Amino acid sequence: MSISLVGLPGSGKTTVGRQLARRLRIPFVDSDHAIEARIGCSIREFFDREGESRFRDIEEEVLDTLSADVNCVLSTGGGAVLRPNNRHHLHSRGKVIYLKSTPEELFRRLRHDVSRPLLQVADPLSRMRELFSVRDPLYRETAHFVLETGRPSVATLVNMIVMQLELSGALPSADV
Ligand SMILES: Nc1ncnc2c1ncn2[C@@H]1O[C@H](COP(=O)(O)OP(=O)(O)OP(=O)(O)O)[C@@H](O)[C@H]1O
Ligand SMILES: O=C(O)C1=C[C@@H](O)[C@@H](O)[C@H](O)C1
Ligand SMILES: [Mg+2]
Repeated sequence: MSISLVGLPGSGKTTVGRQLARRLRIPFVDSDHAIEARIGCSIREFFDREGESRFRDIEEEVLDTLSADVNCVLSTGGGAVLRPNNRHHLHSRGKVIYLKSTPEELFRRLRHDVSRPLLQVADPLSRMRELFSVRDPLYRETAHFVLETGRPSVATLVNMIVMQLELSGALPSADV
C-alpha cells in the first residue's frame, strides 16, 4: 500500500514525507522530482515553455504510475488533486493524508521561494488564498485523514501520521 501526502505548496509534503518514509523504512518518492526527471528541466521552466495544461497531462501520467507503487511514501505536487483521475487513483490505491495549513502560514514559509511557478505573481498571498479556496475541498475529498500543520514540528507530524495509520489498521504496530 502507498501512503500519499496532499496539500498546498509549502504544506510540508516533501519535508514530512521524507521523514515519514525514513521512520517506516520504506522508499520516499516525490512526484515533482519524478516529473522533472521525465521532462528534463525544472517544473518552472516547463510551465513557462509549455503551459500548465501540458504540465497537468504529464503529472496525471506520472501519478497513475507512482500511485500504483506499493509500500512507499508518495509526496504529490500541490495541484495533483485538480484532476479527477488523480483524486480517484490516490484515494483508492492507498492511504492519503492532507497536510492542511492556512494560506497566511504558507505565504510566510514560501515568501522568498522562486521555484514555485504559481506563486511568482505580484500578490502571492492573495494567490495562496485563491488556491486554498479552490483546492481545500479537493484535498478533503482525496484524503483519508486531515492534519493541521500550523504549529507541530515535522517530527510531531510524522508521529501523528504513524498513529493515524496504526489506528486505521493500515499499519501494523510491529512496523513502527
Ligand atoms: N511543519 C512544519 N513546520 C515548519 N516549517 C515547515 C513544516 N513543514 C515544512 N516546513 C518548511 O516549509 C517549506 C516548504 O516545505 P515543503 O517543500 O516540504 O512543502 P511541499 O508541500 O513539498 O511544497 P510543494 O507542493 O511546493 O512541493 C520548507 O522550507 C520546509 O522546511
Ligand atoms: O500547486 C501547484 O499547482 C504546483 C505545485 C508544485 O508542487 C508543482 O507540482 C507545480 O509547481 C504546481
Ligand atoms: Mg514538495
